[in-house]
Order: sequence, then structure tokens, then C-alpha cells
Amino acid sequence: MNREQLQLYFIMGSQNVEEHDPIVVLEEALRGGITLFQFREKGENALTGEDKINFAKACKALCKKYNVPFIINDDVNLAIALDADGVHVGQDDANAIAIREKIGLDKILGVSTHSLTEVTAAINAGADYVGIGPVYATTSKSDANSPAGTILIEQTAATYPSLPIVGIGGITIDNCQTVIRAGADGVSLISAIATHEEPFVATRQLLHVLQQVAKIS
Ligand SMILES: Cc1ncsc1CCOP(=O)(O)O
Ligand SMILES: C=C1C=NC(C)=NC1=N
Ligand SMILES: [Mg+2]
Repeated sequence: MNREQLQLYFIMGSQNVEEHDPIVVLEEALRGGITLFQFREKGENALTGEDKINFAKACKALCKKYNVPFIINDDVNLAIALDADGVHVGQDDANAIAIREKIGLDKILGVSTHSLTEVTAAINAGADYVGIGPVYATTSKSDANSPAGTILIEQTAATYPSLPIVGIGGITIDNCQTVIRAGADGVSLISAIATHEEPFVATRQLLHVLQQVAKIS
């Protein structure tokens, strides 16, 4: 994985698209140019069993069509079963060292971090990138920590300049440049695209704004 792939990292599950068809939303976002996709089927109305597997396969096939890496959140066994391009895990998931051993070196491993200590541990576990947030208030993750702003992104970028960073949490067209200027390589988000009436348009507008601001080298 190269850090440019983190530029516009869309995350979605069937629970995030209200009355829209999640497959249509994903295809519109892919057509719009998202650079990475995370399948995150989670929460009270999440699909399970065969329904979840078939939905994941459909999302993976779409990502392949648009040549965008397909990452699965939490479910390492599903990621292996589907030969996903990688996994994203949180602090409450299995230990990242064990996960790296399970998925092998050729898959992408992303880790959620909320402190410099957690960032250091993620690096030692062989993470390819860290997700830092929530930066702003979010309604898409029921158990999210309180918004932390960009301070940890700034500290991490200063301490570990070669570590790819993606910001997450309440990120929109209005604040995404602030996240990049703080030192993130990209932004990951759910509702700014998934709940937009036209996910293609939302994606194009976000990319346009993100292309205006390069990470401070
Ligand atoms: C998965 C996750 N982790 C921290 S905030 C969040 C949800 C982000 O969703 P949104 O972009 O709609 O705020
Ligand atoms: C919690 C998360 C933090 N960061 C990313 C990239 N994905 C997540 N699911
Ligand atoms: Mg998790």
C-alpha cells in the first residue's frame, strides 16, 4: 500500500445508507474516484451469516472492477476467506501482532489508534497505516470516543513522519483540508458520501478539495 491510496478512504456498511441501495452507493463512490474502500458491516441492523458474506463479495467485485483495494473491518476470518486486500482492526479486536501473522505480509493492516502509545504499538505490530480519530463529532459510530481534534494527527506525523495516517470522524468537505494540513495522508469517512443524495457528486467534490491541499512535507 502507498500512502496516496489513503487520500479518500470510503467506509460503508448496509446500515449507513438509509433508504438507498448500498451497492449503488458504493458503485457511485467508486465511479467518483474513492481511493480505498472499507467494508464495515456493524451495529444492530448489520447483516450476518450468508447475507453478510454475499454482500461483502458483491462489494469486493465492485472494488475489483474499479481497481480499488477492498479492506474488511474487524472480521479477519472473512477477510481471509474472501482474499480481501486487507483488514482494519481496533484496539478492542485481537492483538494486531497476531493479526499480522494470520493475514501475512502481503495484505494491508490498518489499526485504529487514539494515543501515541497506541500508534507506537501499531507500528511494532507491522501496521501499514493508522486511523486516528474521531477528529470531529460523528453519528456513525455509536461507541466512538469523544472528538479529539487534530492534535494526535499532528503529534503522530511529527513523531513518525514515514507512517501513513488517515483521519476519521465527522469529516466533510468543509473540514477535510484541515485534517490533511494537520499531517494526515488522507481522510476516511462514512456519512459525507453514504448519506449524500448523489454519492458520485459528493465524491468528486471531496476529491477536488483534497487535491487542492497536499500534505505538508
Ligand atoms: C468508524 C469510525 N471510527 C471513528 S469515527 C467513525 C465513523 C466515521 O463516520 P462519519 O464519517 O460518518 O463521521
Ligand atoms: C475505527 C476506524 C478508524 N479508522 C479507520 C480507517 N477505520 C475504522 N473503522
Ligand atoms: Mg473493531
